[in-house]
Amino acid sequence: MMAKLFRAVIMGPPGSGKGTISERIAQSFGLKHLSSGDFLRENIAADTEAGVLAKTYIERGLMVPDHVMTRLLLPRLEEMTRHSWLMDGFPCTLTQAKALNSTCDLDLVISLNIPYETLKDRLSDRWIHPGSGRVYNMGFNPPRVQGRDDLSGEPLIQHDNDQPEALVARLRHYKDVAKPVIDLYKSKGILHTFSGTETDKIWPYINSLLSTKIPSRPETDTQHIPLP
Ligand SMILES: Nc1ncnc2c1ncn2[C@H]1C[C@H](O)[C@@H](COP(=O)(O)OP(=O)(O)OP(=O)(O)O)O1
Ligand SMILES: Nc1nc2c(ncn2[C@@H]2O[C@H](COP(=O)(O)OP(=O)(O)O)[C@@H](O)[C@H]2O)c(=O)[nH]1
Repeated sequence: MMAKLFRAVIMGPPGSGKGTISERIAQSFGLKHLSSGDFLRENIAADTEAGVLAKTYIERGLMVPDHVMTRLLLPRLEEMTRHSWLMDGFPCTLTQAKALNSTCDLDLVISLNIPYETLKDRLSDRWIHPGSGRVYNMGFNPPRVQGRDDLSGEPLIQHDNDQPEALVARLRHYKDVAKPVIDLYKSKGILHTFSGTETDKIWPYINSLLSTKIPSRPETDTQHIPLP
């Protein structure tokens, strides 16, 4: 018998570790890691109508408008009716949260609360493989070969908007748009907030929370694979 499906969202400011923690959750609990940034990049690469539109915003370091995000993501989620998933990067506005609400019932929302200085240090050292969205940090999880993606060997890049000058504005914007979303999930009783400066210290708390909510790997019914 297939276990109950499980749907979760992870929220947090840029650099809070959403991508890093999502990968750990996906590995440990067998949820599919869905990332709004990855969906956008796929659509841009495939030259879809929404991708072409989204590109004009992303190139300027801007958020993609709500109607483009919902047009892009909701049909993909509707195709996932038989899967458990964890969504990273969506919703990030109240309009997006309401649109998501009309498509599915979320079981849980993880919100990461990380101090500004920590975000600044991490992002100034974040390197990205543009083709896949794989993320490295020269101190925390460096690539095996400096400046190169572990799987493809292709060059890694840094984003201008990860630099401290751009970060203040991005964080202010995140706080403004995320607050009503966080309030909405709090009022639904599904919000869980984790604070700290190190992913490795936050992770055990997230892991044990999810262990109480997902008794076995949802689609395979096998045991959890504990992380090192
Ligand atoms: N839910 C969303 N609404 C609007 N724009 C979005 C959303 N998700 C992603 N974007 C936009 C903002 C970014 O310019 C671009 C890439 O997103 P993403 O890969 O999440 O990288 P990012 O580095 O800007 O965010 P983060 O630092 O939080 O991981 O897409
Ligand atoms: N030093 C350090 N870097 C971290 C930690 N957790 C994540 N990172 C790095 O910080 C950057 C931001 O993490 P990411 O998962 O991309 O965050 P997101 O923007 O919220 O998706 C990446 O370069 C990660 O490798 C940590 O505990 N310590």
